[in-house]
Amino acid sequence: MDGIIAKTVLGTFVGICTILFVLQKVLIGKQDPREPPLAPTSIPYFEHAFGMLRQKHDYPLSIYRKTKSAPILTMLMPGKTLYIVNSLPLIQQVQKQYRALSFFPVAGKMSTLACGAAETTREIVMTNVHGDGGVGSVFADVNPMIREVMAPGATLDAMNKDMMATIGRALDEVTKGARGKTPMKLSLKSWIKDCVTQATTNAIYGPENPFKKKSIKEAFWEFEDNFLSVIIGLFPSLLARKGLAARERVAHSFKTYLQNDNHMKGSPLIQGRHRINAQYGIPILDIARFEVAMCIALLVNTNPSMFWLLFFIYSNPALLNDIRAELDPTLETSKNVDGSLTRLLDLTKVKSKCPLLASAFQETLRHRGMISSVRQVMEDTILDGKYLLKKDALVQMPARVVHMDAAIWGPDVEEFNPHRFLRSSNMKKASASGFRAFGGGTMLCPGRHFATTEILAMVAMCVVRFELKPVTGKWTMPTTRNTGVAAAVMEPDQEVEVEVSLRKGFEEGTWRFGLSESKEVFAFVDEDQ
Ligand code: HEM
Repeated sequence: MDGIIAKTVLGTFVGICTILFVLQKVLIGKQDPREPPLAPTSIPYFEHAFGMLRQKHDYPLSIYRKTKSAPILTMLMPGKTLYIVNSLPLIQQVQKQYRALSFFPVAGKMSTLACGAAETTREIVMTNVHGDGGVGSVFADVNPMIREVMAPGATLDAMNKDMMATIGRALDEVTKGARGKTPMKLSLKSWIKDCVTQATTNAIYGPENPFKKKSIKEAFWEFEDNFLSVIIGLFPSLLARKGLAARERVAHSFKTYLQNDNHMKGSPLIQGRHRINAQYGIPILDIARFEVAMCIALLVNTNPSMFWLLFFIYSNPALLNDIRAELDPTLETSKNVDGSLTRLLDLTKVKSKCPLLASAFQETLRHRGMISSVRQVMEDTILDGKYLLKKDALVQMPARVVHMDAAIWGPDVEEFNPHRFLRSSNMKKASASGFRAFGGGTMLCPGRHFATTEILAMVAMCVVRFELKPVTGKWTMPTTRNTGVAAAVMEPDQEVEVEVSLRKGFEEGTWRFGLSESKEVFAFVDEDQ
């Protein structure tokens, strides 16, 4: 009996999908032969939507492999056509046509939806997104401002120094714990999340940072955990209640922060964002809501990137030794008048003298990065002289397909190879444009220098000061099935409990960060080479 019911339900479902598929093709418009070929599907119409939900970042890769490396595909989804761009040269073409294939309408819709901005605010944000006719607009003004203040120079230095001060304090707490009589234990994933959240938001929001309150930090991560239900918006009071309540708590704490002019004690980033949003008439509660959305960009990717890099280094004793051999000579140790030691780790030296650490970081982002950049087709567009992309469709560029392409990275593409990006390696040339973890073109991540400094500061300090051992006796790689939809880097599902002890020969002394040559950057992407 159960079998008959199951077969009937399945049959009805397949029937509905087929009818919808036919209706879409007949009523809404036939596939133009110049459009990219259809992605293979056995249950038309809904299979891709389910695939995306179930397999997430691995779905485009599985389709790519099924089609034996199709450079571009059309995916018909309920209510939307998606063009999936797999080949690197085509991705570069998409990046060049950044007005016809635009990020801003997607970002505007997503950020206003995610943060719950009022309809009137949505209209302001979505008006003239490219700032045509010399008139200016929220996006056209905010975007270059962010790029300016996050570029190497004095403003970035100040933020980096604030961020490193918070990291330094968190690590001193660990040292204190490790000097105690009982072994010091840390939940690695949660501890990193806490450090990154505090260090990043202190640097951006200044002394009155709302995230100094534990309840706000927790509310933000609760919002991020429930992000999908918030943006889907289906039966919100039932399915998105937790996420919406958490978002409101964070938004209202930002509202109080802004009303009290506390942003004037914060970084140029928050000052600039407040100034431009207010100038276009966005009400204060919605400016506060936009900060909740901004915190997604600020926090969601740095956090797992730092986790994975620490995981990959500590779970590989040879790599740990080799990276220590690079880092130790950069340490400056001085004796104070009272005989105590001060140890200085200068990030500028780390940047120029630790290629293996830099390569391991870049490989971490290649291996764990899974951004699927989305663009909206603003007008019928011909890509690469042959593919028609129809107005209103969406274009997706899944980084994971490029990052897992053996033609670019070689036969060990699936492996984590910390040496892959060393200058001596043959990979160097292919890697610059094939490395998509920070996106590319006009939408290249403006936070990459800040995030890189934060991750490498934390990881380098840990590596020179601490031994980390998993309490289970074995490093077990967490799965990543629950990675959130807002993430560009896979998030670990399981906690990793570690025991921390002080590294032999480095038990004594007070530790400091240094950062002298601000213009020196880690050049991982084409644009920074
Ligand atoms: C490891 C950490 C990070 C990773 C992997 C990362 C990755 C990315 C990627 C892939 C994009 C391009 C999105 C697309 O093409 O659709 C992007 C854009 C962006 N990122 Fe990051 N990001 C990181 C950290 C940060 C930080 C710390 C900030 C803080 C300022 C930031 C701010 C932004 C912004 C504002 C954009 C949008 C670009 C625009 O509007 O022009 N990111 N990021």
